Amino acid sequence: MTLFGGQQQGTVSAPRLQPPAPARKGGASRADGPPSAAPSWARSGGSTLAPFKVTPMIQLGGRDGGGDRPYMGGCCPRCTPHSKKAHLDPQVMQLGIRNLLRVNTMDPDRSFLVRTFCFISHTATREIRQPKADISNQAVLDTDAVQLALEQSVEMELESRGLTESPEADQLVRRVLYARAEAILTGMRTTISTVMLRFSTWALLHLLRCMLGSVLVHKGQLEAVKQAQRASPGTPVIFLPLHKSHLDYILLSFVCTNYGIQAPLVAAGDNLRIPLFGPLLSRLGAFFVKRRLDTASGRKDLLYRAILQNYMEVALARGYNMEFFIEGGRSRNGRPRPPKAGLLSVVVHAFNQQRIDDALLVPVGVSYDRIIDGNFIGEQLGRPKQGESVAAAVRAIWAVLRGRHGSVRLDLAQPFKLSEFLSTGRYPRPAPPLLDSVPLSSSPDSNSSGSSLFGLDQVDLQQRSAVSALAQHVLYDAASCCAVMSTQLVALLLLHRFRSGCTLSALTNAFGKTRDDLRTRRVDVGFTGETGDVVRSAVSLLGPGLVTEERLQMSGGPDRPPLEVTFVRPVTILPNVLELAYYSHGASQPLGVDAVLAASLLSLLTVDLAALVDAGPTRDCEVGQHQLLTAAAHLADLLSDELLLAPPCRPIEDALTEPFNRLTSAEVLVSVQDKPANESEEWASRAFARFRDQTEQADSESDYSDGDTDFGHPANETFYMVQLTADSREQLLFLQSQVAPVIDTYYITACCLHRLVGQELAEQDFVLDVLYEIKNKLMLGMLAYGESLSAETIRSALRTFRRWGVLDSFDQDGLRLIYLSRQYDGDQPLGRLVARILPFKK
Ligand SMILES: CCCCCCCCCCCCCCCC(=O)SCCNC(=O)CCNC(=O)[C@H](O)C(C)(C)COP(=O)(O)OP(=O)(O)OC[C@H]1O[C@@H](n2cnc3c(N)ncnc32)[C@H](O)[C@@H]1OP(=O)(O)O
Repeated sequence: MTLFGGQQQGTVSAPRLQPPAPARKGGASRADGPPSAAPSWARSGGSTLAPFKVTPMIQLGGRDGGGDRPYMGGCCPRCTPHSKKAHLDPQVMQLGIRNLLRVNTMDPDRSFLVRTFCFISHTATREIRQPKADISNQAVLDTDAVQLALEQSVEMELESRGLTESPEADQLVRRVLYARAEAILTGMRTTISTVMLRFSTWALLHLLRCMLGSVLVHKGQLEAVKQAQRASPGTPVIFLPLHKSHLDYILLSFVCTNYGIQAPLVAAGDNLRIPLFGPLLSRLGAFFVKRRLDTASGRKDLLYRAILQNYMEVALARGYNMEFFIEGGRSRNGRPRPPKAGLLSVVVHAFNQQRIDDALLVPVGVSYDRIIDGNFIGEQLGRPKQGESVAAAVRAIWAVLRGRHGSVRLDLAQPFKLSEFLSTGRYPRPAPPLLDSVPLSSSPDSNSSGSSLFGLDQVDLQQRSAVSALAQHVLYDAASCCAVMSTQLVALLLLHRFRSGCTLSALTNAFGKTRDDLRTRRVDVGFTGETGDVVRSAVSLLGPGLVTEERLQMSGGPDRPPLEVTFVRPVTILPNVLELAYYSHGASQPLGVDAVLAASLLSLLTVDLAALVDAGPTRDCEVGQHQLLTAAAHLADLLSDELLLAPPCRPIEDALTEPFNRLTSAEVLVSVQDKPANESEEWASRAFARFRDQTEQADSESDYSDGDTDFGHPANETFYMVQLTADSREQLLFLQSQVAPVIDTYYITACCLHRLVGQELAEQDFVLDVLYEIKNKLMLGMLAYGESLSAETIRSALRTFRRWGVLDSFDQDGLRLIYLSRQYDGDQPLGRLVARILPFKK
């Protein structure tokens, strides 16, 4: 059995995607041969329309489309066991993957007209419905909460102008504020039209085929949503996708209209309300929200909050489905961003106030072979975000239509009931505080809304914590149900296994093994076909800016002609490496906990790994189970604002046991107890003595040590010897190097904190300082990974330090200012913080 790649104890090995290709004569791998035609999935989006029957989706065919692929996205067995049981029909799980762009017209029974106008006929027969009840301005303005907010705003306005005694002023302010309320609502509300949805479905069938190879969905996942809705008629469905591209919402609505699911109203940032596009998006279901609810001075906009909350509540009560992007913006580095819970809190509030009976929550993952709307390299390097404009939008659409973007896979996680999540409430680990939100531990703040956007009641910390946990859970569920795309896997392997390049056949081999490994973890992939073809296609999709290809002549041995091989190399110079890392992050998500454990294990080993290879179980290299798991839990806590490692209901210690067991069953860790009794006792006592010595030595060497990095042993510690083969060593390094760039960024950020001693700085200036420091260190060769240069990761580090109580912040004139908390405002305590990270920096 191979480390992580083969069959695990207690798990059934999933069948291979494809029967293995027949062995070729001559020894040269197919992967090194001349490029063949694109794989089947890449061709499938072509316009080969069969002449007859119109079927919206056809199975990809063979076992790839069938039930032997892992079914991803099952809801949480701890928080929503009932939803899990009720909505997971084994037959539905067997339904296969469909390409929505394939409209099959091969049915000879269809009329000539249907065959000729197959796309029109296809869209005309879709069931596209929206609730009959329109949402008028009056329905929202008349709600008690909006009336209350109006009254409050009038009072505040009069007070601020010192006109409380004047009835004329009162009338005037009232009229002005009422007009403002109407204007807010008119700008916010959707003008969704089923005619426009139908027309767009038709247009998209044409447009998407120009730019994408396929749009893949799991029919079982769509069926699960429909079944859940049938079981609870009238319950709104809330789609909560990860946000990677502007195509996300287009595709989700497109999937819904194609599959007879009511298309949702989508919360769109009001920066998208630009001429031409704004009204179009509104007709397609967008309702516009301010991206920052409150004014730059930090004053609460009560009227706006009340209108947004009540608009959404009225829409939900009238049976509209809804969609919002829980991250609040597109991912900058390919990893999920911290969740924003404002809109989610409205749904929870609507349920708690019995405006709706329940809601079905559906986390959604979207995976792209090639991201279509550009990369965020500029922002990663600290440049400000570009605003939206008509010209930029037209330019982007033009570029998109001309480009090749491979496939997209959309995964809808299993729907779960909000009522069940809130009543089971199994989230013992307090969720990490959300970006920009009130820390959970803070005392009730009179300036904070009670239980949702607009609430004048007492802050309910319990409820805020429930909403935060829900947001964190949804984010984790959506990230866990993302299929891994071929480009992501190739990027991961090139950056972390073959950083200095390899032959195409070596890459193909590793690709196949890692894909099989993912399948044993029940992670599906967004491609199918012969592995060599898939890898070649992925390399070409990534393009020469990210992966270079070279044909090399290699000696074929005595009396043999030279062999021609293709050598591929990742482009690791800046800024290209940031884009390659973006893709690799999509594939590294399922390996996150393993990577943390591998990095912790390597941090505890003091011998050279190369010396361990094939040396058999060696007594020079033992670790204690508790010691290793404690170190890994520390590292997981450090990185938990950047990496999604476990849902909020699952203690990290529990999540770490799976990768630990993988290490033991692959015999990388061999229990000392498995040795003959007398031998194992001797080993255990020697190992314990050695680690005690090491720890004492480390303590005496470090001025900073405050015990945080002493991953010591309990009395009943179980010891393991580390035993490596070339393969398992490679695998450990592969995993460790996935977190190494993040650890480097955290480390440098911690080192730069001394600049805050005795002063506050604008967060964005501090981030620029750290970027500058990292750039210098990279130029001097003191850091190994260009990917460490990431503004997003620096911000994650700052969030972690805020969570640990090292930093604090406040907003002033639209700027966030950061400063050191009292107990860390000095070089000594900051040194201790650095020492907490240092052991993991290899
Ligand atoms: C057929 C084919 C068709 C195809 C064609 C379809 C096209 C169809 C339409 C296109 C559509 C485009 C779509 C674009 C995609 C975007 O534009 S993405 C950007 C817009 N969307 C989002 O941001 C959604 C998620 N964001 C949120 O929920 C944010 O919270 C908000 C509401 C935007 C506000 O953000 P913020 O001002 O930064 O404030 P935040 O710290 O989040 O908190 C605000 C309040 O929320 C509440 N809150 C926050 N956390 C909590 C909590 N844990 N518990 C309770 N309350 C909480 C509190 O009241 C808080 O205020 P305080 O009491 O703290 O003062």
